[in-house]
Amino acid sequence: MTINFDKDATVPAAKPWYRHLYVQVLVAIILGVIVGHFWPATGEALKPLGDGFIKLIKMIIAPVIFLTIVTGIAGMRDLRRVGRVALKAFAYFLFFSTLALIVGLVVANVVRPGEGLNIDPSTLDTSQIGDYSAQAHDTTLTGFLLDIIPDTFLSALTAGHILQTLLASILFGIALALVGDRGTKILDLLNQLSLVMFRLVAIIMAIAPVGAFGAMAFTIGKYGIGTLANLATLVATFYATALFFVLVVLGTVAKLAGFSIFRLIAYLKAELLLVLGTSSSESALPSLIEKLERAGCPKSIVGLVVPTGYSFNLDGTNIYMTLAALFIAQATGVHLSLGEQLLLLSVAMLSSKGAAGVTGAGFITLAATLSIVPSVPVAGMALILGIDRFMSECRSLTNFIGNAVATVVVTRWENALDREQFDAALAGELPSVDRLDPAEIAA
Ligand SMILES: O=C(O)C[C@H](O)C(=O)O
Repeated sequence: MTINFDKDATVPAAKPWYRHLYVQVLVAIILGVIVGHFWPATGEALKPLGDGFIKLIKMIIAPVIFLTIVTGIAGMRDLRRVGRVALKAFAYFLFFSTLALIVGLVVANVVRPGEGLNIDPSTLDTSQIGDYSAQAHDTTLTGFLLDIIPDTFLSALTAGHILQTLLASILFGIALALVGDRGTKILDLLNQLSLVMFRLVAIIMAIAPVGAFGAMAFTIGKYGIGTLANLATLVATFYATALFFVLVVLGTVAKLAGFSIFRLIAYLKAELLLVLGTSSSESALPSLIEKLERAGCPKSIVGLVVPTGYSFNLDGTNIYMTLAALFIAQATGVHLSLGEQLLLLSVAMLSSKGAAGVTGAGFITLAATLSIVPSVPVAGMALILGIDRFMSECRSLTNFIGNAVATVVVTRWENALDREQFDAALAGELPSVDRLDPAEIAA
């Protein structure tokens, strides 16, 4: 069964401006900043609103990934194509995530945001860094690979580990495809379940403004805009580099693939605002899957590329890792030779894979990297802990855009993009999946 978008259907009547999700999320973020700034204690107390929303999203991530991948692969039935898409996606991820690490490294060497701070690491309060280092996952290749295999098939759907969910879903999808016609009933059932799940995504997204409001009020209430001033050069350098990466690097890739990054960003504006509010790219993962499908990318490709990209293609996290590591080295007066910088880069290439799209994940990954690279003092991370939430906003936004671009590019590379549907969706002319009448869903 495929979802049949009727391209000739009349465009739904325009909604009043205040009913657009992006307007609601934007207003919520502004209100959150105001509350957090003027009433910090209230702002901090609103944390459960953001946390609750993220929990709701996390609740549906595994079923959304499972259903998208299984129906995508089993519906396609061409297993060679699954392998080809995976290869293309990994080639893309490897190239662009390494490029992001290199961009961070080069910018840190040119701008030198930590120079002149002359900080003695032994004077820093490192009491909280231990918590983060302890959370850092196993960074050996074998440990990483073994970690992708779930304990049980069911735990792959309940443990909240995206790569485990992905592995179980791909295997199940392949098995269902191999069963052929005898599996049609199960495939139909999973397709129906998919519709229910995306309706659930729409229901949860309706309260996204509440989550964004609570998370923003907490961020500003707890950390205060003032904390940014102390490390203004680092923060500004990171934001400018990420902007350069998105507009110039990804913008060029998008252009080569035949689409405009600005139009894609405009299409995903509600999700981007939500990511900004919650500083978690995962908060918009289910919605990204739905929107890319609606924009003419086949489920089989969206289902494979988006969740894998959330672990292997974190452009924002990668730029941050090399930039922040060099900042710490510069601030603490450690000179890193080219060889040491290359060692840092190669460790980061591995440790950044498997980072998560939740707030603070990039900080933990940096802790893991620095604990392996002996030349940069891990204690220096205490310097940037206070501003991490603001760095996290930029990491998550860049990660999110990076994965949206990756999916459309891989789809184009496969010659699988429904161009008419893509243009219509980006122009706001297609009804959303959940608003389709059942009669429009073709068996
Ligand atoms: O959400 C993400 O993609 C990254 C995260 O916000 C982080 O803090 O590293």
